[in-house]
Amino acid sequence: MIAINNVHKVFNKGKANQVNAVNGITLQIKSQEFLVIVGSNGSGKTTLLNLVAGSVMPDSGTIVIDDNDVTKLADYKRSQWIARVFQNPMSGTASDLSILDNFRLAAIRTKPKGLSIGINDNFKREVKDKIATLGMGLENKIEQSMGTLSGGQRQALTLLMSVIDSCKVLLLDEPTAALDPRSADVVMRTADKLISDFKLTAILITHNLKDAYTYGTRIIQMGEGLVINDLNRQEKAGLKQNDLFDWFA
Ligand SMILES: Nc1ncnc2c1ncn2[C@@H]1O[C@H](COP(=O)(O)OP(=O)(O)OP(=O)(O)O)[C@@H](O)[C@H]1O
Repeated sequence: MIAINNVHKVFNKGKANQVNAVNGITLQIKSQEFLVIVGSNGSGKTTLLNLVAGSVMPDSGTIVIDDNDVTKLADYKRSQWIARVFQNPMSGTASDLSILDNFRLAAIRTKPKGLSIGINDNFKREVKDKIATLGMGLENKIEQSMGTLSGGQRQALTLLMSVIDSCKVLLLDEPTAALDPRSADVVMRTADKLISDFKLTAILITHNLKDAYTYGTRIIQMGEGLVINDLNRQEKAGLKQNDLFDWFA
């Protein structure tokens, strides 16, 4: 469970360009909940995700993950619980390394320093089997460098790499914004399947009306650094796509 308790984040405090990006948000996200966040540009969505990830520190309030107060922990120390996928398909993987080497790096991400992993045939077979579940035929290309793949292929692999490392929380910040509609569809379906297969708690920021409607077990709308609407699974299921349109304004 993620508990965000009365969290504030102000940028440029005391200056003419001060922004109250997150304005005292209290939010509890249950284990295995898939929360979708929508809202207009500048409403504080990414700042809230950054606060959960630890790449931005709050001015006040606390953040607790599974009973661990992580408020003061740096992002790399939170990586035992949290994996993150960004908008840009290039940011989650190393272009010059092969698919297999990227999976090796992912496998040791949260392991003690000096541990060697992924150098035997077993590991290779496991990676191939996991990649095959994506249904993209990439299991036959594991020696190919990541940089030669399409954005959609990279995002799908990034998702897979994020979740195989026993993380509990998956943060998705507009993961399909840079993709064509077909690739975006594949990546969102992959994310949804992995979230359910790996029993993850997930948070998705999206500007895509259809994705906000289709995915997730709860949806919130943010405005001016606050949560201004919050629908649970039943309420979300009762929505029509058109009802959500105004939530993006
Ligand atoms: N590092 C920063 N320094 C100064 N201001 C910032 C910083 N990060 C965010 N902001 C400001 O905080 C406010 C909230 O930004 P944030 O990126 O969280 O919004 P958002 O809802 O994710 O927007 P978008 O939908 O456009 O991505 C904006 O006014 C933004 O300009």
